[in-house]
Amino acid sequence: MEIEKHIEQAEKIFINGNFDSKRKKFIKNLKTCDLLAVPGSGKTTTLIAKLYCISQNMPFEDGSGILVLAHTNHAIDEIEKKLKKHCPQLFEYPNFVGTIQSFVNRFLAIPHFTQKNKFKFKVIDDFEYKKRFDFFLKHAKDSISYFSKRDTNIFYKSRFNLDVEGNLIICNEFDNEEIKFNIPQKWINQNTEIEKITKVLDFIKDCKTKLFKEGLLHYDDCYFYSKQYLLSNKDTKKIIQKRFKYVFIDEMQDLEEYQIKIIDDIFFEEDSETIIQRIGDKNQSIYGSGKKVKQTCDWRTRQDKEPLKYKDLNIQNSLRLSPKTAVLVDKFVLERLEKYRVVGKFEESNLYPHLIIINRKTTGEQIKNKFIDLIKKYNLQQCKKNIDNGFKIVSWITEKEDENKEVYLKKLFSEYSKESKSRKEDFDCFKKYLYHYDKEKLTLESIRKSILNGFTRILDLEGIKDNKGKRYRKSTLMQFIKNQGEAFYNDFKSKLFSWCFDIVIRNKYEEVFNEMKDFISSKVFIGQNWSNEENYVPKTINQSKEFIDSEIFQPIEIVKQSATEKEEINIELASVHAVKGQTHCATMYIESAYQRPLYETNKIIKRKGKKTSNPLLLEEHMCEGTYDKQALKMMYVGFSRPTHLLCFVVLKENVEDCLDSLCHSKGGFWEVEEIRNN
Ligand SMILES: Nc1ncnc2c1ncn2[C@@H]1O[C@H](COP(=O)(O)OP(=O)(O)OP(=O)(O)O)[C@@H](O)[C@H]1O
Repeated sequence: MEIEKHIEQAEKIFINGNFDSKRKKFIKNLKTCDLLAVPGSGKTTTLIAKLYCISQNMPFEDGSGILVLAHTNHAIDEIEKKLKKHCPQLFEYPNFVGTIQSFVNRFLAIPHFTQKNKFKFKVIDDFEYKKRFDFFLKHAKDSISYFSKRDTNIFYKSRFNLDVEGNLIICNEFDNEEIKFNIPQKWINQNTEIEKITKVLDFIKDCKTKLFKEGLLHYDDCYFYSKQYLLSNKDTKKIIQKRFKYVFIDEMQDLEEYQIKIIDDIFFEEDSETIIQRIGDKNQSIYGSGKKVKQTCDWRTRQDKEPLKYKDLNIQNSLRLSPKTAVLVDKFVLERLEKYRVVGKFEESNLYPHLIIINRKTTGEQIKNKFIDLIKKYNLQQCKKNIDNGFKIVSWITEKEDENKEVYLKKLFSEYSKESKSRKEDFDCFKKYLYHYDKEKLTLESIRKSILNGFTRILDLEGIKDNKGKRYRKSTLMQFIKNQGEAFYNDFKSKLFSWCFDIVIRNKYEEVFNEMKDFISSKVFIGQNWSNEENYVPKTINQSKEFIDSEIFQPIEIVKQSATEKEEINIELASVHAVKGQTHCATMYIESAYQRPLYETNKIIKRKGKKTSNPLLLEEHMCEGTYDKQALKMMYVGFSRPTHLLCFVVLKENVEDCLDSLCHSKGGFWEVEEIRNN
């Protein structure tokens, strides 16, 4: 394979500079290995450049392809956004670029489920799953309801799994290594009779079986099906190995144990020829279920497991962080592996991190104004990096179920919740679907969803139903398109991608709108045999004509926005989770209340006997408890986003004791500013 000769072109396209020798070495490396690197070291950028070089060698002579996986849709969108226009072949058969979940669904769970049960299924998320279980519980016998009130989680968290002998069991901790059904301690303490517990288990099994029969699978159930598939079809592994000669996994730190295991089960075998490269940063593993952040990272590197056979690669210098920001970020490293140090190589900023002191009366507006003042003070709105990267205010906790007196993003900025709540899925004319997607998400995912919602609305208005007589949804629409064959499906996906791209990146709303109108009225859309009718006569647009053509919506809002945007500084609000992997020009991190101790500073500033440790004072952390470690990782991710300016907003009461020593003019490392009440 020729890699080297394409690197120069990749440099021109992706970094407008040169890769140093370490990064070049990784690009050229085609052996199974793991790469661990600090935030902003260019993990994703280097991987993208590598994929570009590899894809210049496609198609491979043996007909195989490459598999590119990541944990989140955000990461996949990012890869697609940067690469698809330069090497569309990478997104076509025999290659596959997607999340681990989509890979597992597509190559293992769906084939197995449909083969076994002869009908299609839908993967559902936690929210819908809980809704279904709520329904079952509402109609359950009193004895079951009694237990459900004592420990609700056990009902929602149950999954089907296989025990070591391959028998179907129920467990409430989805984990491939250890299969358990943990009876809540309080049931045991209260001497609950075993028959009662068995009844609860039977009830759960019953509900899950009902869900299966309806074709509804929880995300995790797909892994169970995949395991079953691999066990019962020995050839499957070999076929998948042959199809994918190279596997690349980005964001490796966020994978769960069972996800890591299934990939290794398939590809990492003695006689497998597949090359697997896994890339990540263990200290950035902030995913868990819901708001929870995993305490430890499940990823054990090849070197961890087989030090004599494998050597992990690592990169310590961050091309995003300035030396000052990097010094601080380095103190938030939870797990300091050998040689792991965050070193800032971005030389265009020399600003100290800013500590913004607030009190319980400080308003969101005051905080935002302070941020804008600082951006203007340092002239960051003129900074060329800002064009791509922008300014963001982030927080760990964005919303709380019960309004309370503590600090979190929505409380400070009501527009944060207003925006997400007012996000509608249905509009009265097609054009609105193109303009009113969720712009908070900087990926193509929300515009994609919005366009698909617009399409299903058209089918609905035309009275077109799916083969079960139901209104088309995004998923059934995509399934229908997939059923029309690989070429048709790929063509549709590629159209969809370029529409999304042209809207989000190029703001070509009207061009895309006109192109889509032609598409909708053509035989490849409305002319399809949507309801699988015999003697089908292709339809034309009829009932939805007005909806599609309607000009009742004039996008004044957007035009107005872009005119004023030039003068005003646009600040986006987001959760720390949502900005993982991003690069900003300036980031303002606001501490927020969650668990106890409440705030990030309460969690990470430690006193043990006479010893104290405060990473904000550049002292080594002493975080040992689950919550402290979670906070440290959230701050590590949040603090490592900006190229130029990092602001950390804290409640005065939380740092009062060390306020003086934090200030850089008094030996500390922060530019300290207080927002006082008028
Ligand atoms: N070789 C390079 N030369 C110059 N700039 C680079 C290079 N690689 C990456 N960058 C820039 O550095 C920033 C961070 O890159 P990237 O997002 O790829 O890092 P990362 O290691 O994946 O980050 P994170 O750990 O936060 O996910 C981006 O602005 C990117 O354009």
